[in-house]
Amino acid sequence: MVVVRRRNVKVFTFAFLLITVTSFLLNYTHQVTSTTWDPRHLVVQFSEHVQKLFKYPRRPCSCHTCISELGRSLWFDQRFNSTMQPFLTSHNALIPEDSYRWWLKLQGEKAPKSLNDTLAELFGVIPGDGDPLQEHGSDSCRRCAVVGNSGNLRQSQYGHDIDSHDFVLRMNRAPTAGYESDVGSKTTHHFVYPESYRELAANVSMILIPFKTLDLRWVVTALTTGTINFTYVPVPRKIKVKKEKILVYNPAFMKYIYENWLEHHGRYPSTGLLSLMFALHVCDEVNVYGFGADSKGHWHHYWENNTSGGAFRKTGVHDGDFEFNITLTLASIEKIKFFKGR
Ligand SMILES: CC(=O)N[C@H]1[C@H]([C@H](O)[C@H](O)CO)O[C@](OP(=O)(O)OC[C@H]2O[C@@H](n3ccc(N)nc3=O)[C@H](O)[C@@H]2O)(C(=O)O)C[C@@H]1O
Ligand SMILES: CC(=O)N[C@@H]1[C@@H](O[C@@H]2O[C@H](CO)[C@H](O)[C@H](O)[C@H]2O)[C@@H](O)[C@@H](CO)O[C@H]1O
Repeated sequence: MVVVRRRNVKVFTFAFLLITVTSFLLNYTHQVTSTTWDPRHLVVQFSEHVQKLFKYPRRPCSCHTCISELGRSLWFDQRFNSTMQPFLTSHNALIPEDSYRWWLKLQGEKAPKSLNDTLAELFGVIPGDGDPLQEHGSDSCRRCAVVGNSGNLRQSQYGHDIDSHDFVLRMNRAPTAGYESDVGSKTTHHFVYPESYRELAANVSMILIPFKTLDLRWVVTALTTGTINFTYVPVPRKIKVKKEKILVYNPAFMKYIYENWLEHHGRYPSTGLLSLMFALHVCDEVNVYGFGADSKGHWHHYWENNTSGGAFRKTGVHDGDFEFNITLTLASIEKIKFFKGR
């Protein structure tokens, strides 16, 4: 018995040394052009190589810097939680009880239908597979543009720049037609809720942000019976988007943003902050356009004169100033680039 065990230890040690030395030599010959076979030099290189492996684990992406790399800013590291899942899928459709209770209060639903039944119905209609956007490869660099709806995009001429990204995220009623030179024409993902829905081009993924159970039920009826046409305002009975293109924002991820990033400011995060945080978690590089209030602190739009742009300040639903500071801080620590417009 003891002999067999000793032999196993020897075989294991030999195999370990063989693999380590071979991998080192392979790596070494890739790195240097003129090889010196001085054994002392090799030993030094070998020990440096092992130290590096422990000090700097494999980089998560191939960009110059990757957002999810920690160790650059304590402020960021204390808030960013890479384990949080931005999408609700048929595989993770169990929302933790505390997140569910928090979420139920957002729009004070009086008698919500069972969430489990609603989700079962929803994922019976849409696939609920998640998004290939999330499949991170350490050999790729995902460049994302998050485009908010600010009037500061007017005459910005950012269109070409925005379209150069791999992923372009837009939100609510934002149009591109007629505004291409300022906002671009490419959209890969569009964030909406029933009250802000607009028809999307066939290749665009719709990300539903549910603020209440009724929003999840609305997706089902809007693709089938068309029975829901009112929430707190009129909403479209039917939508044309293909069910395969519909993704669902995770309420637990919303709560994470509210607690870790917003530090409980406002009643819940705005669509702009939800989109920006989503991008921080699924992209390697994030460039931000169309964020910034007008001189009165109102959220003016680039395509219309929206007179209710200051309503969020009166109701306190969002803390626009605190949100804007988060964006500016992210830019100051070089986690994102912020394009201020005009
Ligand atoms: C009257 C009202 O309720 N307005 C809200 C509207 C409205 O419901 C939709 O536009 C309908 O399509 O939606 C919101 O926001 P809204 O659709 O205006 O803008 C989306 C996000 O862009 C950023 N923004 C916008 C304008 C501006 N001048 N500066 C900005 O920084 C913000 O991050 C903002 O979140 C929303 O969903 O968040 C929040 C707004 O408060
Ligand atoms: C201006 C305001 O406070 N309106 C609220 C409305 O808020 C809006 O909700 C949207 C999602 O449905 C989205 O979050 C947008 O950014 C908010 O302005 C709702 O909370 C609504 C619920 O009944 O109450 C309105 O007064």
